[in-house]
Amino acid sequence: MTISRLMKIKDSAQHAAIAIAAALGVEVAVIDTDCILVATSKGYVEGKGAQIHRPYIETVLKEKVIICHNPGNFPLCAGCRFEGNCPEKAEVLCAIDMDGEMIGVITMIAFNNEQRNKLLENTGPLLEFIREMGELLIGKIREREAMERMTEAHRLIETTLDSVNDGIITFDWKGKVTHANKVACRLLGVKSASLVGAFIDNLLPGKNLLETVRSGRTIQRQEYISSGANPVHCLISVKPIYMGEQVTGAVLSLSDFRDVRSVVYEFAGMKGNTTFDAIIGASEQITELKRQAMQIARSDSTILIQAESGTGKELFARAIHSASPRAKGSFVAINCAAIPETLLESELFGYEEGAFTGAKRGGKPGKFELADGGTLFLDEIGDMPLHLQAKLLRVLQERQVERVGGTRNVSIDVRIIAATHQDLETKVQTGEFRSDLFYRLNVIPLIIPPLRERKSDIMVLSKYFLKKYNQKLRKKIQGFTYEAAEVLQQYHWPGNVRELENAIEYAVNVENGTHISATSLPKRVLGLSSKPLCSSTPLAERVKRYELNQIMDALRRYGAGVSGKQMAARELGISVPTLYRKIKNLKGCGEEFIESDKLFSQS
Ligand SMILES: Nc1ncnc2c1ncn2[C@@H]1O[C@H](COP(=O)(O)OP(=O)(O)OP(=O)(O)O)[C@@H](O)[C@H]1O
Repeated sequence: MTISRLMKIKDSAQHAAIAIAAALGVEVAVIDTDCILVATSKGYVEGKGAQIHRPYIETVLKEKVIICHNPGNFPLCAGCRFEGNCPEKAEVLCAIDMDGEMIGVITMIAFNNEQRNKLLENTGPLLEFIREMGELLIGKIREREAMERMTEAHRLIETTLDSVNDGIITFDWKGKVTHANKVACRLLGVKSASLVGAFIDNLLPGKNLLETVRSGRTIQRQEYISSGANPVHCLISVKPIYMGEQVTGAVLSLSDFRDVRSVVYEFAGMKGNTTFDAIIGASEQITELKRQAMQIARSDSTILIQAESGTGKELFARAIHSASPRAKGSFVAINCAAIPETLLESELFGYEEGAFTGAKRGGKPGKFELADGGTLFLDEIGDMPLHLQAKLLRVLQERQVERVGGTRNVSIDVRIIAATHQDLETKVQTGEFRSDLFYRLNVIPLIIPPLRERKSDIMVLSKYFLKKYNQKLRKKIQGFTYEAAEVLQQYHWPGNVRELENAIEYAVNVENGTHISATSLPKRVLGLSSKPLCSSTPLAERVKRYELNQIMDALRRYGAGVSGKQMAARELGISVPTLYRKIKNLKGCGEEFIESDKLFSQS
């Protein structure tokens, strides 16, 4: 049952009842709409007790005023325990009207003749008096209800502020913090008690927040970094609070930089969602590699993936990230070979405002910072210049980055997966790659074999890509002809899976039949022009083509220059002149392809 409005101000009503009784010399009672006695003068309870005759009060609430000259024999007394025998001599009752709503009754009672005379001779002025007292009680109710509303609003604001993901701090005209929610305390690494009353420019030094606010300016999502015992990395916004024209304080909001980044990445689709299922292959090598990668995903150790281009280094890195405890963090990739040397440093480590001509206002975080809490994929690490290798090593050791042109260090928590198609050990020997960095990166080595060394994956991947491009190009090609499959398996795939995917995409585009035929494959793959292998191809020609493939493969790997040919000849176990002769002889059976192949024309 809800408590009545009059009952909520019971104490005030009691004071009023005693005061009226003393002033008027009659007994007084205040009764609420539930017919419960809220307050009385002493003589009332002594004379009548606390029980109220409900129909009597309900009638007063309807009629507003009732004057009773003969209590006990009054029509409304029917059913009362005092019916026909009431201790009262007279009673005047008046409803309390609060904005048209009757909230209770004030009654004046005479228990003796003296009181009766007073009551009945001065009914008009007495009624006026208790109406005034009623107004007084209404004032008290309004005051209490306003207080309740304020408390509720305050609680609502506080609960709202504590339930938002951002930190919220309010401060006054003098820069004194007046309120701080829980997130703000967490982000600044301080207890709520020590935040309230603190000076805002001491809490977030270097931003002149008070001056900004006093001049009526706002700050919109500016990065704030502070190092030290309590490193803070937030995005801050500040808005002045106005009272008329006057700024009276401000609201400061702080967003955790990691959360901001995480949201951006999620919406930009940069969250790692590549699983190991995306790595297609049935060969023993790839199956074992996936098992190994799944296992190492769980740790935080640095991984170095060494493999030829297009073998799936990035795919593996993404799958490892997604299967790691950092999956909720971001996966940030940077190709060290694709970025000009002059830009690579700032791309990796970020820069401060004014670090160089053209530097963005407010500076820019680097890939290390962007990958904080997640994984940084350093692709083509072998192409990183030596001076940056030194800086990278320092960052990996100290787990802190200093932006270009900056003086502060930002702590970072990043897992590194580096990748290269080069032989880093050889580069270490030739002094092109720092040995200390190599050992720091090569904690867990992963070597993905080239596609030609896992031939059983070729058709598995081909079928997978056929399905993919059938869907994309709305085609219904059912498979590969025997001939096409043989060509695909014989080709040496220098561009690995990437090249295979492109070849299948090409074939799906040009094929008009139910199966991909050899002639629909790119010429490069088809190799021996318009005469693909088939069951009727004579053995001699098959041998010739096999020899050509072996020679081309060696030349592609070593290069078609003089030294490349020398190394290829050594590997093939033939002399250089024999190699030249074979190339010349073989030209006859693969003219079209050989002419289009730059490797051969370079000799
Ligand atoms: N095992 C695989 N299953 C499915 N797709 C693969 C596989 N390996 C590679 N790919 C696909 O081949 C393409 C190249 O892969 P990725 O970029 O991961 O190779 P990479 O070794 O990092 O290449 P690069 O060294 O040139 O950067 C991508 O489209 C990738 O999805």
